[in-house]
Order: sequence, then structure tokens, then C-alpha cells
Amino acid sequence: MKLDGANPLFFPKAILFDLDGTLIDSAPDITAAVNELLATHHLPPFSVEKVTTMVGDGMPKLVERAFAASGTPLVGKELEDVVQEMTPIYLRHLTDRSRLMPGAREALAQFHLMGVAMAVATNKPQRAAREVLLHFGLVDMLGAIVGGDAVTHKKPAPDLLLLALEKLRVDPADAIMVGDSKADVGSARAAGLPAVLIRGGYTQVPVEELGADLVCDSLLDLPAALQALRRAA
Ligand SMILES: O=C(O)COP(=O)(O)O
Ligand SMILES: [Mg+2]
Repeated sequence: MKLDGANPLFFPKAILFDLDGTLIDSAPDITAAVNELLATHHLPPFSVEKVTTMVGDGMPKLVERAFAASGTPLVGKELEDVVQEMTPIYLRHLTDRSRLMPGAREALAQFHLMGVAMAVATNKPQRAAREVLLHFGLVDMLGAIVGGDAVTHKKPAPDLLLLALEKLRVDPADAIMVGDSKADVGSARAAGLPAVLIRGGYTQVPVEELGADLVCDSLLDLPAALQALRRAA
């Protein structure tokens, strides 16, 4: 279903949210974890800006990209082993410096009051995602939290979104995906959901160029933007 004039009365029963770069600004913590891992391999650290360009496709990809950017690319078993080393480091740096994105709590609270079912569908490992959301006190408003390690194919494949919707017991035709990146739009397309992108996340490509059905300046605008769509009969 498209969020356009053809369906002016559409309002989602469920909203799936991406996590990193959409609900939370986690790049400083992810950078600290990457740099701690690199240090154990006697490699120099990267800036938050640089690590942000590596985030969005899950933790194994993050490790692969960090080592490749350090001039020591890893493949196969070697990469798998370093990804294993990263897991406890990553879990130690979940909420030291992370912050909620502007309007995240307010938007979730408003949709919760409206009776909209919500879930998080993130490429981040599921345990890490749950711990971050617990830290920020958002878990009670969410019907499901699904992470990249819960499926074989992460976003942009549809699997995480379909798993979240199964847990919410909502049909894809009644849901939308809200994220910050190309992987979010790709997964939404593949699952048959409209895609909404929020500016200010971790995409390297301007959000306008990612083919979303709707782009919002911040999560603060999202409830009103969806209401406006509903009223634009
Ligand atoms: O962990 C990542 O690579 C990004 O996770 P996200 O899907 O929440 O943006
Ligand atoms: Mg993201």
C-alpha cells in the first residue's frame, strides 16, 4: 500500500521502527565499541563520523568494514572469530553515550495512546536492542523487538519486518516501516509496507534519494504527518 492520494484514509494499525539512527543516536557507543575492539588488535581508532558510515547493516558487517578500513580486511573464519570478540565489547557499550533521537519518546507515547501496535525491527543484535530499549524505558510500549541475529537475512530483506508483524499479529497491508536508511526502505518494499524516513539518521545518501513514501524532518512530525494523511480525504 502506498501512502499517497490513492489511499487517503489509510492509517496504520502497526508501526515498525528501525533503532539505530531512528529511535536512538547510538553512534558514539558503537564507535567506542569498535575502537576498543581495534585497540585489542593494535589498530588505531576511528572518529564517530567515520564509524557512522559503517553502521546500518548489522554488527558483523560493522566489524568487517572497520577492519577493512584499517587496512586489514578479514574474511571467513577469521572474520567470524573477530565478530565473536566484538559481541561482549558491544554489549558493554550500549548506553554510555547513546541518546534518544528527538521526539522518539513522544512519538511512541502518542501512538501508544492511539492504540497503534509498535515494534522495533533492527539489524542490531536482538539482545543489544532490548537492553537499549529497556534502558530508555520504551519496552512496555512495544509489542515486539526483533534484531538482526533473529533471521538469516537482515534488512534490506523483508524477514525482520515480517517476523515483527507476525509477533504483533498485524497484516503487512496494515503496517508501515519508519527508519533512517536505504536498508529500511528496501526491507519495507520487500515486505510490501510503505516506508517513512526520518531525516538526521545515519544514511550517507540524502533521504530524498532513497525512494521513501514519506520523509519527515523528525519523529516529532510523524504523528501529525500520518494524521494529515488520514484526514486528507
Ligand atoms: O546495527 C546496525 O547495523 C544498525 O541497526 P538499525 O537496523 O537499527 O539501523
Ligand atoms: Mg538505522
